Amino acid sequence: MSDAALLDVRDLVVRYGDTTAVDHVSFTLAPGETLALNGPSGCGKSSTALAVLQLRRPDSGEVRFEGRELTTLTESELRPVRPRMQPVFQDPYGSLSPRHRIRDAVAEPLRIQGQRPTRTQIAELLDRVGLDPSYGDRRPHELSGGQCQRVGIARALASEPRLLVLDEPVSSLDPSVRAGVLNLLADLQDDLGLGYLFICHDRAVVRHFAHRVIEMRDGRISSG
Ligand SMILES: Nc1ncnc2c1ncn2[C@@H]1O[C@H](COP(=O)(O)OP(=O)(O)OP(=O)(O)O)[C@@H](O)[C@H]1O
Repeated sequence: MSDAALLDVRDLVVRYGDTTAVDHVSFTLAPGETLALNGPSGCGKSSTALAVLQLRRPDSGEVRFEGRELTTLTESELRPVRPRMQPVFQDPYGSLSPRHRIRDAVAEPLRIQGQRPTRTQIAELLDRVGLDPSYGDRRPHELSGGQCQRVGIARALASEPRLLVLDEPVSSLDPSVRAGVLNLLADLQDDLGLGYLFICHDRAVVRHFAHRVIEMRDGRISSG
């Protein structure tokens, strides 16, 4: 593997019963790089993402993150690694509890790690994603889809990750809102040097946003 790789995935296999969702997939991702996984519905993009994040343990293969092999780690050994690789999912409302104020949603990942984030920290995170800190008092239904996705990004940033796994992060948003969220992600990458594994079925978005594209089909890489 290249020493410079943030993420080095080798021969990844994910099976659900008789279905091989990911079939010996390999790729690397450098710090500050956006690598897109593109392909039709059911080709294995989300399964790859879940296996990279170790939210679904792969059946075989290697996932090396910041030089450390993750597939052999126990859950407790993974705990300090998880904050450094954060997911952002498609459904911005579904990722947020309707009962919780935005402030608590942003604070939750830090609380899970045993931290007690201050109001200033939360305000800074909201500001970082282009939301006025007053949004901390609101609940998800008082926000638009784009604003909710910004909250999802703020939550992901809270634990100071190096890698964001973005699974169709703008697919449920209106085209006008989409550009704003993609611009935000690009700015954050420039400022923080984040690596993005960007899962998207929309070729136009992928071409515009990603540095490199891997095409997937039937669980395999077909080009890239
Ligand atoms: N939890 C599961 N149980 C059984 N089969 C699954 C499960 N999740 C995914 N699959 C199957 O694995 C294959 C790959 O699915 P996956 O969701 O990874 O593809 P995808 O490219 O992300 O698709 P989409 O764009 O529709 O989300 C599909 O055949 C799917 O039906």
